[in-house]
Amino acid sequence: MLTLYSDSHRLQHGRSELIDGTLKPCFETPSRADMVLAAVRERDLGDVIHPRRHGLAPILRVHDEGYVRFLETAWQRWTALGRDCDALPKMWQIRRLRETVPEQVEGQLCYYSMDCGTPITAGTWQAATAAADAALTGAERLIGGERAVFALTRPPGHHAASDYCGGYCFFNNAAIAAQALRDHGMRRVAVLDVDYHHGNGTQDIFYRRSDVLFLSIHGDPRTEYPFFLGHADEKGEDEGLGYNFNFPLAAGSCVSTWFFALDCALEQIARFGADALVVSLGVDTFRGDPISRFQLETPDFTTLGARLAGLKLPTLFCLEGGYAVGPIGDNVANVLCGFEARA
Ligand SMILES: NCCCNCCCCCC(O)(O)C(F)(F)F
Ligand SMILES: [Zn+2]
Repeated sequence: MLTLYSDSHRLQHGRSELIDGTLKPCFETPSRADMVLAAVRERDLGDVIHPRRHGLAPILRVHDEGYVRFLETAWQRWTALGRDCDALPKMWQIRRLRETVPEQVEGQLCYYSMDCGTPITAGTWQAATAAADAALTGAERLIGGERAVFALTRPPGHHAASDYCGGYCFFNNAAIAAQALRDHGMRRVAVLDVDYHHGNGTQDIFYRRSDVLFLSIHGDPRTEYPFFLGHADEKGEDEGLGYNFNFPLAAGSCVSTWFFALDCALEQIARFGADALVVSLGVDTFRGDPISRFQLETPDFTTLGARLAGLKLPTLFCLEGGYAVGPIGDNVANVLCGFEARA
């Protein structure tokens, strides 16, 4: 299996995020990608290549132009205020406040952010565009006939909606890839999100569409981040009604419960008649994950890969979360090797 990887991910390295009332070092660190890359190489999964540059057009097929321009200029405008700390919002446009876009960068940072855990830094733009290029190059390879490709995307993407960043995400790599697959002839694309956290951004992007099926297995938003999307009754709207499936599971759910939800999701993908599958591959479902509460063990990720191969679809894996840095390489590589063994 081919891996797309850019060293530019290293340019995204926030200093801190607000967790449980205090600023703590970011969990989403460059070392995560280093460990995954090392495991991919150690397991001899296949070639590792640098993504092709795709420019902004395919990103703008998913993301709002005002948001993209904000991301492109935020750091320069932030430092022009005399600041050199990470750019983090200090409030949100909450219920019944005006939904107008502020002119100044500080207000726009609040308008275009979902949380205060997603610092914009000097290298964010370059890192985020490189991650999108990895996903797009992966989609391009599927269009060209590859059966399966791994985009080692960092920063992750599934919390980013068309016009906001959050949850360590800036560009929705999986959604950008799914749209590119649609733009290059795949009639029906399924996006399966197996990260511990609900892919609110991906759901939001495709919620009113029937050409992209979105499914997510995640910690129940009644207690788990991102709290405000991901309930089972969210089934799509308008054209998209019936093309959105959420499988919220109680924190602490056992492995068999998780795999039962996976089998339900795979059944829906088969019924949809997908031409391609994009997997938002987060491995924070791991029992040892520091910020998540599922119970998968490292061998379970091999089982996950094998189950996904059973769909017999051209498949693009986009890396999302996973914060147990020691085991992350094995957990991700197990999915990919489990897939290959059954493909
Ligand atoms: N007490 C827990 C605080 C949680 N704070 C934010 C969690 C963000 C999760 C990000 C992710 O893992 O979903 C992604 F895949 F996007 F990286
Ligand atoms: Zn996650």
